[in-house]
Amino acid sequence: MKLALIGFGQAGGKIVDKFVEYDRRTGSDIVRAAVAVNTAKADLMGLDNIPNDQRVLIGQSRVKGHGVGADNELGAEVAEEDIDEVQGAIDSIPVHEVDAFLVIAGLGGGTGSGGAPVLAKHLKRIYTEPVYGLGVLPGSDEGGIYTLNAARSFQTFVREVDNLMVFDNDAWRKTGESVSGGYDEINEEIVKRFGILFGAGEIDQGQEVAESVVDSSEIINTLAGGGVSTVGYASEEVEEAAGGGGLLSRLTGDKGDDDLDTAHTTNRITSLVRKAALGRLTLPCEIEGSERALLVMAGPPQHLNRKGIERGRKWLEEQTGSMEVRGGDYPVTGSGFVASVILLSGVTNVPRIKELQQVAIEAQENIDDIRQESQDNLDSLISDDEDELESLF
Ligand SMILES: Nc1nc2c(ncn2[C@@H]2O[C@H](COP(=O)(O)OP(=O)(O)OP(=O)(O)O)[C@@H](O)[C@H]2O)c(=O)[nH]1
Repeated sequence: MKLALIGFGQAGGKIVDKFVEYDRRTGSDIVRAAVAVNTAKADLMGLDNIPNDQRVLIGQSRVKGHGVGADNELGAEVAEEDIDEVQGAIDSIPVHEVDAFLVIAGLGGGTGSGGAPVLAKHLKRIYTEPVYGLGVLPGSDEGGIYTLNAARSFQTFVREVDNLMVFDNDAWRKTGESVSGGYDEINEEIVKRFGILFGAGEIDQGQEVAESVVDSSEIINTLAGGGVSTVGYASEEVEEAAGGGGLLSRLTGDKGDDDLDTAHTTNRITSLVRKAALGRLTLPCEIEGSERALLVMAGPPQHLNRKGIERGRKWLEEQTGSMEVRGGDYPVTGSGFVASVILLSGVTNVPRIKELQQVAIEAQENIDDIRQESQDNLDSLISDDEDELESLF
């Protein structure tokens, strides 16, 4: 499906930038427009693939291009004050060619954390297209203020979007390595998962004679109803015979060079579905109780089959307990791998969010205590013991 991507803050901008690069490299054709919004000039200048006129610097009168320093209340204020400048960039997007907006931000900082929910609210008021969010949670080693920012932003962002897809940096931190060291790899992972998911809805029926191609309406319906979503992924390399599985061999039933064992193909698909659902999700959670799910099997057409996808879909139904599990293929000739991407929408059993909120509440209390204590300390420093001195005015 065709997306208008808007990255808010540094993380959001970098992820959108990578999305554009992925789109060009793979020919997925999902990025109809890409905008980056920031309060920090240097962050905008560091982007490679977003056109200059689609990079919007906001809050200049307040922070002079230096960022809001992890103050997400200020991030939200500045976004509200300068929403017209953001709208100016969006005005150049042919919205009638767009299936949905996707607003991307790291929730732990200031600009994206505060600004993304403000922008989502604004877009929803103006456009009829769905507005989705992709929110990145901070690593638990980033400290209390980041956790507090993320918990408050998460709550607000979910309310303002049609669906909030979440990626948890903490779950993707390599042991012994700080999360900031691995952002590039993490961003690749984000773009790969969401690129395949949204790319699936971009294949024209008949293009690859697919048996049951995922349509963009299936993605939209899975995300409809709101709430929080997570995405699973698993892949396996496959051999692809030159020209195998093309239109002619499909129509004639001639398997040609690629005399693929159907049982093997089916088993591979069902095993990839399990791996994707039970492996590392973008937001780790219990999959049981998910409201809706969508299974996308991507890969060379001769390695996809309806039986495998149907089995995988049934298995997902059992595991989630949901009656709304959709599934289909995303034929990609020459990819060299078969991948399973699972979108679980409306997840509610998410221990990570509860933990994040708990840490945020503690951080909030600590901050209040520290503020009170330092105010008391300052008072006792500047006033004399017997209160004999008078201030000038
Ligand atoms: N996945 C991912 N997360 C990032 C990246 N950069 C930052 N983050 C995360 O996003 C959070 C917010 O950071 P930024 O996006 O730099 O903050 P900002 O929105 O620009 O806000 P300020 O810098 O405070 O003005 C951090 O706490 C990190 O958890 C990135 O490239 N990839």
